[in-house]
Amino acid sequence: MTARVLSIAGSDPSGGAGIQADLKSIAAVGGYGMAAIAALTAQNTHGVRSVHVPPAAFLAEQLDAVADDIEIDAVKLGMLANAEVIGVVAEWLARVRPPVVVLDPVMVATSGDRLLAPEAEQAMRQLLPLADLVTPNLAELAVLAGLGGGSGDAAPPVASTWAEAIAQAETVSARFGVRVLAKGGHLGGDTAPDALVDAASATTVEFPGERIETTATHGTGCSLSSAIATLAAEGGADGRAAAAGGADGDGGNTGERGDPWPTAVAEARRWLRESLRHGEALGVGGGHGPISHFAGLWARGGTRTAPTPAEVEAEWWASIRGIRDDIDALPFIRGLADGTLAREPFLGYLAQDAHYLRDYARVLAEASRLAPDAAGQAFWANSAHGSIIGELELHTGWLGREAGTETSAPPDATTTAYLDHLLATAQRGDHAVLVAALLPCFWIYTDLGERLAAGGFGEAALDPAHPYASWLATYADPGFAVATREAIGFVTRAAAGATPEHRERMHRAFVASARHELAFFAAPLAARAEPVDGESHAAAVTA
Ligand SMILES: Nc1ncnc2c1ncn2[C@@H]1O[C@H](COP(=O)(O)OP(=O)(O)OP(=O)(O)O)[C@@H](O)[C@H]1O
Ligand SMILES: Cc1ncc(COP(=O)(O)O)c(N)n1
Repeated sequence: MTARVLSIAGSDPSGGAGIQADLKSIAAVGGYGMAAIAALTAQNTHGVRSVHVPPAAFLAEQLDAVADDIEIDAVKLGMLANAEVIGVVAEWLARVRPPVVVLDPVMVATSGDRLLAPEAEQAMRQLLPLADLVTPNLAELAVLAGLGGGSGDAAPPVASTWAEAIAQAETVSARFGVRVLAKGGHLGGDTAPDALVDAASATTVEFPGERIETTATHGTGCSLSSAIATLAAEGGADGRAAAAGGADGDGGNTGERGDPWPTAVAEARRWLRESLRHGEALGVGGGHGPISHFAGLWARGGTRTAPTPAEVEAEWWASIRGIRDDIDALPFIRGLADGTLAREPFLGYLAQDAHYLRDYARVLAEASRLAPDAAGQAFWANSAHGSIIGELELHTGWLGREAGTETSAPPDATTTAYLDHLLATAQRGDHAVLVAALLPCFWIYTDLGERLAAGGFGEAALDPAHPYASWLATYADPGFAVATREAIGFVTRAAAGATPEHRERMHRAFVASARHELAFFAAPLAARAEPVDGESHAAAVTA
């Protein structure tokens, strides 16, 4: 499932924090990101210059526009700027009740600039019970711990030890019935631990971690909370189900699949830490730069596009255009089409074809053995069967009737080279590369057969009295065309799903086989022509 995640937060035009960081984070961990902008900042990696808060009523319109149309799997709350905005968001959440709500109670930026009006801190009390998880940094945690039942409660000092931070998180969790992720990013020292505290189930899950030496920490809190919201939704967290069946007293999210929250936090932290390590390499800004949200994806090939099977088909067919044109121009093909081809080279060709089909069948059987699924296994086995039948028919038909020296000739150098290519490819054991090597035999023959039968090489090929009419009919056989379409489908689907490197190896095997096809069609007359007039067809053979 792709989680549809809505961020309600502030804009950071430098792209490292706020809405911009949220959308990147949601996408980086596999979600579909949406964003309703609650406030705009003028900021960069050095700090916030000013803040503009559009009318809260307009935020309400944004939220309704999204909710009226789109099923929202998770909401992440970031910079909400003031009490009026918080009120609008609280009212909307209470009405819409998204399954997952993660609240990053943004109050003060890393740079020290205020992002929430001080008088709005009390308004956070409305939001906390509507959230499934709140992710304060140490300063924000102290503020939340000071939001008591009555007014005028003083906030405790900002925690200076990890034990104090966890104690404050327990207070907040118990008082507001919300999970708390206490973050140790601001503690100092060599470690950057986080802890997931849930008073309802009396559990605290610690996430230890070495501090990463980097200046690129702008927007870590925004990024982490968005990633957790996305992963929690994908992991099946559902605060709404918890509320509905809430009597179980564990917050409701410990279903059969286990509690998705620790899993989501652990995965989000792994992603965040990889992104933190690559932040400085982005070279963005002279202050605290952003993390590199897509570093892991880029490192693992995520920036490359994948072609569709249809695109692979068009590209591969075009890539052997020159080889196909050379085949069309061969005297053997021309003579076959107009019936002027002498019987001897034709029978010599068929004898080689019989040798070819016997081993081709063996290689097809190997493709069946290596196939990743039953459909492929059946198709290639069936093709192996068809290839053997084809060979046997040559012996009972053309070659049986015309027994002579040519028909009993051993495999020549061209046939041997083609088969060695196929047998070696089979031996390497890569199914996708192997079927790419097997494809030209299907594709080029079907294409030739259909064009011969349609008069593409002249009307003579359509004459029932054509000397090789029965042979021409074999290759124009509709059953063979169907098999060829299936083979193209198997190969191009495998190529579309392969890595670029793997696809390239498949393509090379495909082109190599196409060259062997050309040599195979050229060989009967090349061998014959030399002693007669000394003219060499070597160019065609090696083209
Ligand atoms: N240098 C670091 N090395 C490893 N992890 C870090 C580092 N700095 C922050 N983190 C992690 O980043 C996340 C955000 O933590 P932090 O305490 O900085 O929150 P924050 O102040 O809300 O973030 P922000 O920088 O967006 O304001 C936490 O998981 C924290 O452990
Ligand atoms: C719009 C917006 N939202 C949140 C933050 C907090 O992020 P940080 O503390 O890393 O500056 C920010 N700077 N800007």
